[in-house]
Amino acid sequence: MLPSVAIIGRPNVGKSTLFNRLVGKKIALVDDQPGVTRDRREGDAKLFDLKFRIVDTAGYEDEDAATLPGRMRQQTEAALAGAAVALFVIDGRAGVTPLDEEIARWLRSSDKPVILVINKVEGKQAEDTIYDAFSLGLGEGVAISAEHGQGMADLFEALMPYVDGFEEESYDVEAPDAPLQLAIVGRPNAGKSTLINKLLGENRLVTGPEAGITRDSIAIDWVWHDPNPSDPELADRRIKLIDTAGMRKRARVQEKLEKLSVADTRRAIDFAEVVVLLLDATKGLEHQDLKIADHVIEEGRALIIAINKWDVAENASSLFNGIKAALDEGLSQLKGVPVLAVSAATGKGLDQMLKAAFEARESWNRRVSTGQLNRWFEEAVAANPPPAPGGRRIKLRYVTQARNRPPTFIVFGNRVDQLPDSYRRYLLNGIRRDLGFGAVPVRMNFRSSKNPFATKD
Ligand SMILES: Nc1nc2c(ncn2[C@@H]2O[C@H](COP(=O)(O)OP(=O)(O)OP(=O)(O)O)[C@@H](O)[C@H]2O)c(=O)[nH]1
Ligand SMILES: Nc1nc2c(ncn2[C@@H]2O[C@H](COP(=O)(O)OP(=O)(O)OP(=O)(O)O)[C@@H](O)[C@H]2O)c(=O)[nH]1
Repeated sequence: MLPSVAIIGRPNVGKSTLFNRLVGKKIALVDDQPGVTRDRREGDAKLFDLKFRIVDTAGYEDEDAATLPGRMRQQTEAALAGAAVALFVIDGRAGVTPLDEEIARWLRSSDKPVILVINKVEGKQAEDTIYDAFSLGLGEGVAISAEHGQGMADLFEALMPYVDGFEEESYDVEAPDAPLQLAIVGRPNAGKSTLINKLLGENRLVTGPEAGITRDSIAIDWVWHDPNPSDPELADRRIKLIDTAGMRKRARVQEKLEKLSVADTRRAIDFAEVVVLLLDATKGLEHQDLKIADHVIEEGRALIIAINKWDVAENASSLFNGIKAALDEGLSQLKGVPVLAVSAATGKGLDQMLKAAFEARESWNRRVSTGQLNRWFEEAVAANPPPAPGGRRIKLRYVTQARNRPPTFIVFGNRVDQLPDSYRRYLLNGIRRDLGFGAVPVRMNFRSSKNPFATKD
């Protein structure tokens, strides 16, 4: 019998949409009107290679506000009874509501494991909810967009311990010797297959290809020997190379390729810690490259740009500088991203590329103590105080690192909504430059709050 997973949540948070995505068929009705899900619905769900039974609770239509919580509670209890784990869904756009808080209380008092799921996070508006959701007492939460299929790798990781039969190799992902989850992406013909063959061909320690992360997305485990390690203990470094379309294209029908490769690229990025974006030196930087780079940063992965086919590049140094300048003019988060020249054909630059990838992961994993962070912050604010719109100075009081992977900070102050973007960038760039975050995208949130420990205004 398949393990069962219950989807719990108040009306209109996107339970049916998530159900549909996991079951893969449009059998649940989805509507903008709260309460359109008529019945408790069950289906066989698949998330990558995890298989489980999913139960969507709902059917609260025509419910008046006074009786809704009571009815929901009954339903929730029925669904929970047979479930291995509950997915408690809240709406990232709407924020944490009193009913969410009430449901969280029931769930905390039941002895079922609960995974908090923050849905509708594809826009920026949901960021506040991700932090506010800590107050539900259910841990960090998995941010997803059920409608757009984002965050499914994170959901997979959260569900796996409860619904998966097989033993996954376990290690501390933040340890320096943990395998690096690396994806190599780029436009068709950039040289991905050639690069991967070169990397693996020179490393006889390949243990794959094997179904690592999922059946659909293959990870190749191998070991890179760092010829010049900073720490001799870290000379042989494990890498999980996450498959993209390029590795399997030979088996596929050509016309399907374009579509597949976009989805595969996205999935590879989803599973990666560090993404190498391969450019083609004979083509320069194209719009599609910037789109991929933008997506990598949006997803919070560390990015490295490698200009391939360097062996045949004409006018190499002006090409290199041109690409660097174009990146600097693009997304501000692309400033400082490592740009390297490589040749997949000759192998030139590949060791440096992998070294940069490990360094990027180190920054991506990095946590800075609140003390160190605030010493830096006081200096940064003193050196360049925030503006005083309408004669009243915006006060910034305190900064804390909310999480790593990717590094994410919260700045507390008053009237932070009036803080100009240029000032936000000043702080963001300062953190990256001064506190060892170097090349990785860093996220920064601004909250109005007198008390740094209060999460609400
Ligand atoms: N922007 C955005 N909208 C979403 C997302 N997921 C669901 N929605 C929308 O939210 C609305 C409600 O989704 P449903 O899946 O019907 O919500 P539900 O929780 O099943 O609602 P009930 O049936 O009332 O319990 C629909 O308009 C969906 O299109 C998402 O990830 N992003
Ligand atoms: N001169 C030179 N040619 C290269 C290099 N890397 C790849 N190529 C050539 O570029 C072409 C495309 O390389 P592939 O490795 O197939 O490119 P890909 O990115 O995997 O392509 P898709 O699978 O279609 O996305 C082939 O003709 C390669 O021989 C390089 O470093 N130097």
